[in-house]
Amino acid sequence: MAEYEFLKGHGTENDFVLLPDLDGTIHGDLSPERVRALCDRRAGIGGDGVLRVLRRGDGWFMDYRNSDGSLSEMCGNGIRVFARYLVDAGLADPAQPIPVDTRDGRKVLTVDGDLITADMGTPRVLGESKVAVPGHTWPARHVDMGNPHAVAFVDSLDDAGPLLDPPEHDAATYPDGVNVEFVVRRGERHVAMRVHERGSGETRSCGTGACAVMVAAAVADGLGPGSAYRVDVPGGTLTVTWTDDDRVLLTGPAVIVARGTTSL
Ligand SMILES: N[C@H](CCC[C@H](N)C(=O)O)C(=O)O
Repeated sequence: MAEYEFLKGHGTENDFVLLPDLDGTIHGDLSPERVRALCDRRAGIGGDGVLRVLRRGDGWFMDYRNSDGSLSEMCGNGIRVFARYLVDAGLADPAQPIPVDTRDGRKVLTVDGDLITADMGTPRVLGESKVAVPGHTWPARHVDMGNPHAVAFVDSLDDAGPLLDPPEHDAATYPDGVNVEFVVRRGERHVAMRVHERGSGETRSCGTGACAVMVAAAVADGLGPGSAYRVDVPGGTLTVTWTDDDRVLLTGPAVIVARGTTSL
């Protein structure tokens, strides 16, 4: 296997292997096996997922894969790292909005120094089901951010336990699996969360999950569009804004920590 370029980056410690493949001739079908090998934290580079950078028309396509090799529609932390790469590589002007196509349609990124804001589009606030870990069951609000989320409000984040396995959830509600967030209140319009991600396990942060958490908290608080929350994650802090015209903006850091070559 030939050597090829990779970069390593993270957004609030949700970390990714980024693969420039602008004309799509390097990585072919990018098999689940290769994604797992790249994300392996011992035998590989290590990451919660892979961000493959493809040109699409006059713009870009973010080909996101979870660390188990599965596909997802969107990745809120990953798309900020994706935009940081484009700017650092001179492929995008940080003074202009950066459109990026995803499996959940086009998102627009804006860069403000160390912080990048992703317009995540309109949230879908759906029904309630239940999630469970050994010894605990909670009601969970179903919020769709292009990918599925189950948001459970808990007394303590420790109640979620070690989160070594996917929390039990309603397969009929989530036929393709689900990202499960556990949330505690920290103050007015300020929450903290843990997450067990579909396809990656517990991560230090989840951007789409932070958006789902904010929307669920705002609804529970009798708020809605026109509000903003601080969302603390184990890997840092994100700001989520629900705009008056019913879009969710996710603001946070995005850091490239390394670049190199690999033959994985
Ligand atoms: N595991 C998620 C995709 C990555 C989401 C997360 N890393 C984010 O920042 O949004 C899923 O299968 O829907």
